[in-house]
Amino acid sequence: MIEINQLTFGYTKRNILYDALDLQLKEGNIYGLLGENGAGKSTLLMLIAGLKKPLSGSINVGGHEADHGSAEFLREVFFIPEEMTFPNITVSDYISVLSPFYPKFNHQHFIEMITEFGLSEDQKMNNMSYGQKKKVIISIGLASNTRLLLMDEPTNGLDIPSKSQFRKLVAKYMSDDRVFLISTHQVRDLESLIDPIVIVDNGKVVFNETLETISEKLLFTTAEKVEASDVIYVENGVAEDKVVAMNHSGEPSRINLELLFNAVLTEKTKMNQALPTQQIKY
Ligand SMILES: Nc1ncnc2c1ncn2[C@@H]1O[C@H](COP(=O)(O)OP(=O)(O)OP(=O)(O)O)[C@@H](O)[C@H]1O
Repeated sequence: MIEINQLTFGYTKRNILYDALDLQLKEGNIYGLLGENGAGKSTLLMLIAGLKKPLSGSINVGGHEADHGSAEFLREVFFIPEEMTFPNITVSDYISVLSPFYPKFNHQHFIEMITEFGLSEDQKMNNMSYGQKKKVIISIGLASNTRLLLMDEPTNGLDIPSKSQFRKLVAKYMSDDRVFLISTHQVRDLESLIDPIVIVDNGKVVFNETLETISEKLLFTTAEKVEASDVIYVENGVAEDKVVAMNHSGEPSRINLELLFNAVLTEKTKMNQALPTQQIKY
């Protein structure tokens, strides 16, 4: 549904951030977009949202090119940025202005969500805290029913109970015809929600795999529980050494996303061997 082909982009032509990047995202999935600081996660979300123009290559969302800005494209894409500015009006007035752009916007779902987050439509947007504004924009994004919902670090600024409400609402409003792409450093906030996992590094997608495959092919355990020859990546801990190892049994293993992320970026060749279906491109 989202096809990125040979995408090349840099903020300047001399400093290329993405070089011939390919990525496909399919409906019914909540993709987790991971990468180190400066890897280009926010930029990729902005490119897919049509807010930046590629130097070359294409980004196609449901048959519409992202950088053409057609009405058909815009009504199917909602982008929740990390930083937001709002007019000094009530939530209700803001919805009146915004919702006509999203024909499938569900007002009842929106009210349910902000109520769950402890907010009301009568509150002025500018009198809200950062976390409260975030809750409003997340609720708008989910209620918009766009086929593509892009979220940049959505759990930043949310308190602990709100993070679990966020997970619950995202799972509730995901559907077979929607794609959610969520960039995050807070992998623990999104554990058991994001699947597949996409990792960007050095201008490429270096990992794009489902949790099912990861847990079948890899073991996330401690050093003493596996043969040394099966170890792919070791992280020295205070009490014990955590490892990513080959999973020969095929029995699903509980995934540690932080360990996976570090293993992908540190042990490229071994990770490639362990996940042969995975095309890690360098
Ligand atoms: N407006 C801009 N002009 C020039 N360079 C930029 C601009 N915005 C971002 N960059 C650069 O592009 C690169 C990617 O930035 P981006 O914000 O997309 O990364 P990120 O993966 O989202 O980072 P973080 O995890 O720190 O939020 C960085 O090297 C950054 O310095």
